[in-house]
Amino acid sequence: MTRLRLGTRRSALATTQSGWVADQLRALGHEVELVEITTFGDTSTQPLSAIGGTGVFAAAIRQALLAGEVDLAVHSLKDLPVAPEPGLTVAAVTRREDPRDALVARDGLTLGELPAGAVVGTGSPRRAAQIAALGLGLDVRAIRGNVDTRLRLVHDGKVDAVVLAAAGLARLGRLDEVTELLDPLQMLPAPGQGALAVEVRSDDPLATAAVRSLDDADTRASVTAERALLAALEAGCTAPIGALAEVVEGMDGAELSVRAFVGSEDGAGELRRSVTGPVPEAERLGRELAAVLLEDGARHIVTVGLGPAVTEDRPPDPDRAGGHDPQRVANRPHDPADRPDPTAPERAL
Ligand SMILES: NCc1[nH]cc(CCC(=O)O)c1CC(=O)O
Repeated sequence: MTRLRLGTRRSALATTQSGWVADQLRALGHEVELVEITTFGDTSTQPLSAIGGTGVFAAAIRQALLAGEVDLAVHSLKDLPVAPEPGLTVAAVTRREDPRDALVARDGLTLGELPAGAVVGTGSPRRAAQIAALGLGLDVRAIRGNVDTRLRLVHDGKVDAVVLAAAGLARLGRLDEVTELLDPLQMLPAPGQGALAVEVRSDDPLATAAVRSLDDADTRASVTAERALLAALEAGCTAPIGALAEVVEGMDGAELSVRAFVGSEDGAGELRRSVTGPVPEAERLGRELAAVLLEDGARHIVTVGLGPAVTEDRPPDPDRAGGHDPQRVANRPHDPADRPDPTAPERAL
C-alpha cells in the first residue's frame, strides 16, 4: 500500500479522469488523495495561443509534481506535449477509450445529412481540415470552451453541429448526445486521443510501482507510434494532423497499423498515408510514416506547426514557428473578408 497525492485540474473532464485513475489505484489497495490545482490556463481569459497552447494545462500540474506537492498527474495524452519533461516519467498509459471523434448535430443529423452551408463548430485545425477535405460545403467555425459549453452551442441553435472526442463524452456520461461516430477513414483522431497518461517523478520508485499495472501494452504501442509521428513532423499541438495506430491481426499475427492525415484548414490539400509493421517497432513506424508524409509533400500542405517550412508566398515567421497562426483560422483564407478576428478562439486538438 502506497499513499499517493494525485494532482488534478478542476474541470469536469479532468476530475472525472483523475477520479477514475484514483479508483483503479484504490482497488489495488493504495490510498489516493486528489489535490486540485488551478492552472493559469484555467484562470486566464486570453486565447490559449497567446499563453502557450494546450500545454499550459499540463505545465502547472507538472510543476506541482516536480516540486513534490503531488505524486501523480493524470493527463489526456493528446494534450501532453511530445517533448519529454526532464525529471518526469509517464509510468502508465491507460487502456484507450474509443479513439474516434463524434458528431453532435441538431435533429439527429449525420455529417452527410447536414445541408451545405450548415455551421460546424470546432476549435481544432485537425477537425476543421478533415471536414473541409470531405468537400461537403460545410461552414466550419472556430469555437472555444469545455465539453459542456460546446454541446450547449448545438442545443441553443448557435451552431448546427460540433465535433468532440467520443472518449471525453463517454467519461462525462454524454455519449447519448452523439449523432454519429466518425469513421477514422474520414476523421483520424488526434495522436493519443482517448488514452490517459499517468505521470510520476522519475526518482519515485513507489509511485512508479503503484501505477505500473494500469499500463496497457497495446495502447502504449499505439500512442508511441502516433506521438513519434507528431514529433517527427515537428508539429505543434495545434497542427492539422490526425493519427491512429491500432494493434491488428495481420498475416503473421499481431501487427501495428498506423494511419495518418495532414491537411490544410481550407481543404486545399490533404494527404492520407499508412504503414504497418511489428508492434515492438512502434516508434520507428511512427517516424517512418512521418517520413512518407514529408516525402509526399506534407510541408506544402500544412503551413501551420510544421516548423520552419515553406511555401513561396509565405516566408517562415520565426515568431510563429511551430505555433498558432491566427490567419490560418480562416475557413477560406484566400478571401480576406472572410478572415475572422485574429483574437478569435484558439485551436486545440
Ligand atoms: N482538447 C480538449 C480535450 N482533451 C481531451 C479530450 C477528450 C478526451 C480524450 O481525447 O482523451 C478533450 C475534449 C475533446 O477534444 O473533445
